[in-house]
Amino acid sequence: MIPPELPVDAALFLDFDGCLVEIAPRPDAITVPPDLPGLLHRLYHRQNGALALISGRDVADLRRYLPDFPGAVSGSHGAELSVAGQPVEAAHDLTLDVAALHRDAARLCAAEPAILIERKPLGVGLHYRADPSLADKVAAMAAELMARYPGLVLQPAKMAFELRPDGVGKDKALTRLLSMPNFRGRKPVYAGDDLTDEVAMLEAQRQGGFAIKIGEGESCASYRLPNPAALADWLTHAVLGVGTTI
Ligand SMILES: O=P(O)(O)OC[C@H]1O[C@H](O[C@H]2O[C@H](CO)[C@@H](O)[C@H](O)[C@H]2O)[C@H](O)[C@@H](O)[C@@H]1O
Repeated sequence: MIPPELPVDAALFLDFDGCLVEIAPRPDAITVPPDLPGLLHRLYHRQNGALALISGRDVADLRRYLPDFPGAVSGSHGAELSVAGQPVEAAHDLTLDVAALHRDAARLCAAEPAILIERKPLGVGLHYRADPSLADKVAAMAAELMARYPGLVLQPAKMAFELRPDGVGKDKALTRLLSMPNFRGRKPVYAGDDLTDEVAMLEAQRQGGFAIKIGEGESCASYRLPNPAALADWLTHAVLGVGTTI
């Protein structure tokens, strides 16, 4: 079902990969649509500052792609938060030898060059998009790494298994942001495409807002749009229209 118009008094939460940008063969091969930064600026003003990105990527990585993004940024699956251009705040209590984790991941995957290792500041991503037949093998490797590094949990993603800090999540990021000045008292609207987004979609709906699933696949979201271009159209319609309230 197509979502209703974005209410002007909503707090808007947007996922990044597969939602604002199309999925690409590798994490570093994405293309930011040329109109996206301007659209996000206009949305930020329309929603009176109640706009955030909530992504599995880390904040620094997101800022490389969207350097002038004016809203709040939650990264690393909710483990990092950066608001109003302030330095990144940790929303986790993980103690991790991340260099050792990345070395172990490289050793484990050495025999399978098709596996792409994404070195993340609070974990690691093992991507098998280049050879989907490796899915089970990669799942087993990720489970082995998880057993070696307490405090990390397995996060299945699109053609990847990630290890991320335990006890964090996009639902918690959404709730935390909703308690902050720009967002307080607003109904959450969440758009995302992946398994990691489902908890946040559920939370948005539980808190009286709504959620939009981008693309195919099962989802708890009440609304759906087929791809990032359709989401961009829906958002563009919001910034061009007069606007409703929840
Ligand atoms: O929460 P998101 O913003 O959706 O980020 C989730 C993960 O997205 C990235 O991986 C996915 O997108 C890549 C680029 O399109 C694709 O090559 C990969 O197969 C997907 O799993 C990113 O690399 C991860 O760090 C994010 O956690």
